[in-house]
Amino acid sequence: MTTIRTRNLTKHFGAVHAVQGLDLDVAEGELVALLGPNGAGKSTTLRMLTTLLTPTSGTAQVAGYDVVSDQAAVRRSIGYIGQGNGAGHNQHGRDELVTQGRVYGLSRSLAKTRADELIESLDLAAVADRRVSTLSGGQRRRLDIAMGLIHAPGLLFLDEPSTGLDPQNRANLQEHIRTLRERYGTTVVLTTHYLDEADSMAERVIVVDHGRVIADDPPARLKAALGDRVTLGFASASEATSAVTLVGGSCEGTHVSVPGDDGPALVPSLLRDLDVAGVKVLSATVTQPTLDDVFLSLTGRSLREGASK
Ligand SMILES: Nc1ncnc2c1ncn2[C@@H]1O[C@H](COP(=O)(O)OP(=O)(O)OP(=O)(O)O)[C@@H](O)[C@H]1O
Repeated sequence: MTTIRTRNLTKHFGAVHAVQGLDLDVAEGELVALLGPNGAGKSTTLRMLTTLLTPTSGTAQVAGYDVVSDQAAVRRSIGYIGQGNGAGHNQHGRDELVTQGRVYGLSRSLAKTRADELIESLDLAAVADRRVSTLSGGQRRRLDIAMGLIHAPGLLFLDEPSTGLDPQNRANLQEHIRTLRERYGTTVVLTTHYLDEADSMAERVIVVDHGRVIADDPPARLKAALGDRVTLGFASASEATSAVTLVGGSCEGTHVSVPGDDGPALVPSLLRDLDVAGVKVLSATVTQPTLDDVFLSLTGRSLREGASK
């Protein structure tokens, strides 16, 4: 069943066309990653879906409710972890979590149980009894995440959840999200700059650039569309040139690059053909495409370059 549906969803800030005609369908239980460089429109999309921003035009339904005419119902149905800090300053971390659970209508005992689970899984034990104002940036980030998860929402929006976390805490967070999905079948929409995170967690990656969707597919399919590349090394440029006439591909100095659907399976046949022709291969490496290569092939720029603009 579709739990998020947008049609021609658009947001302009004056002359800035932040989101341009987004059509998005997310099924219940899916984990979808929005990937794109800074300024692509990811946060704006999330902020419209969570009712924090009103669309300029177009429609969006979340959990069956319209994000403009049914804001309260949308908010009750979702959890949202934005980029800023949500926790107050003077409360202790654990109290803040329990209070947040109570705001969402949990009983005190359930709020406490959930708070304890989150403190454990997000490695907050050492800081749960400290005042929020004394926590480090990464600790506050984890507390914010715990606050967004306390009511175990069926639909969870995470805006760059991993930014500011160290690798261990990124792994903890990913594990927690996996558990949530297994236990509650939670639908998750997240934005990320981490290609590996989108690759390993998301069933579907939606690549956004300049407010438009430029690709929408499972990560494996996006990468498979590009194919692999086998790079062969030779002792001289002339040997590399002869290799190209035998096996195809393109030559750069002493190296030849040959595209193929299945790089590892291609290597033995390339080596055999070149051996038969008496051309000695010094090295062979297989490169499989990353999501950054997908972005590069779609836009002519790297996500990293886009991020620095
Ligand atoms: N409140 C606002 N007023 C004016 N312009 C805005 C506002 N919010 C966002 N923008 C602009 O809209 C565009 C999209 O921004 P958005 O934050 O959605 O991008 P993003 O993909 O989430 O980027 P990032 O990866 O940096 O979070 C940018 O050009 C941004 O400067």
